[in-house]
Amino acid sequence: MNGYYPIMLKLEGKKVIVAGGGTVAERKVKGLLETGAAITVISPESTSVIQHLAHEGKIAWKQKLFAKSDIQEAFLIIAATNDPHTNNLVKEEAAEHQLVSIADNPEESDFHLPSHLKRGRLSIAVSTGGASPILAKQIRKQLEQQFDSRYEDYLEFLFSKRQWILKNVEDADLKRKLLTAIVSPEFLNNGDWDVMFQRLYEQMI
Ligand SMILES: C[C@@]1(CC(=O)O)C2=NC(=C\c3[nH]c(c(CCC(=O)O)c3CC(=O)O)Cc3[nH]c(c(CC(=O)O)c3CCC(=O)O)/C=C3\N/C(=C\2)[C@@H](CCC(=O)O)[C@]3(C)CC(=O)O)/[C@H]1CCC(=O)O
Ligand SMILES: NC(=O)c1ccc[n+]([C@@H]2O[C@H](COP(=O)([O-])OP(=O)(O)OC[C@H]3O[C@@H](n4cnc5c(N)ncnc54)[C@H](O)[C@@H]3O)[C@@H](O)[C@H]2O)c1
Repeated sequence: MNGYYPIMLKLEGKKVIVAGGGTVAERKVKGLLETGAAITVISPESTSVIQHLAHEGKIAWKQKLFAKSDIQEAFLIIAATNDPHTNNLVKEEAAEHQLVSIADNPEESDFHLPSHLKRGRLSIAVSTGGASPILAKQIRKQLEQQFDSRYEDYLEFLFSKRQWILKNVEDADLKRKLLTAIVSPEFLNNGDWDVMFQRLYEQMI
């Protein structure tokens, strides 16, 4: 079955458990940090980065082997130990409604992590459904070239102008034309977006 449902999860304040504290767990933790989730790592040993994050209070680290009680009330769980038996146990012990990803068992996972490119408000996720994480990474790198760092500010411009247009332009046709016109290579490449918009607006009204 390959009918995955892509979704952008808001994890702020939600309990996330990562079982395992190695290089894979570290990558998953880094990806979770910006979300504002309450992250707890469960592992007898952990990387220096995980230890540092715990020391800074950005995550919690329980220095112990995984136990069923660790996942109580967790919203999302990542099993990333190097012990396949433990990883599968995490899934078995989780309740039906808890979302579990098993680092070495995509078939039994409730979700896969995509390769992720973020430019401010723009988020692009690439998934190969477990076929090839390396291909997902390569595609992400290609997209990084196409959607370069300018997009971060450009998305902020689009966001604020869209708010302005929705509030100030009543005519539905003009609204649509303005919203479409600001999404163009001419706009992106010019850079002086507010001046361009003002000119465009005056031409259209
Ligand atoms: C995209 C990314 C996101 C992230 O993890 O943040 C991600 N893996 C990344 C990298 C990566 N992973 C692996 C390598 C070494 C090469 C290789 O073996 O292929 C590299 C490359 C590298 O590290 O450079 C090994 C690997 N990965 C999985 C297995 C187990 C298996 O398939 O059975 C094994 C073998 C384990 C072993 O060694 O035994 C499984 C999964 N990895 C996934 C996601 C999910 C499917 C995503 C998809 O298919 O699209 C899934 C199903 C589960 C999950 O969600 O974790 C991230 C790139 C981030 C970026 O963009 O930089
Ligand atoms: N999903 C992915 O992207 C991906 C990529 C590469 C590897 N893997 C798989 O991920 C797993 C972890 O790889 P790694 O390189 O991070 O391993 P690692 O050896 O660096 O780390 C393993 C960690 O698991 C902890 N651990 C072991 N038994 C435990 C238990 N019972 N309870 C809690 N913690 C326990 C160890 O203390 C250690 O911190 C492997 O199974 C590997 O095949 C997945």
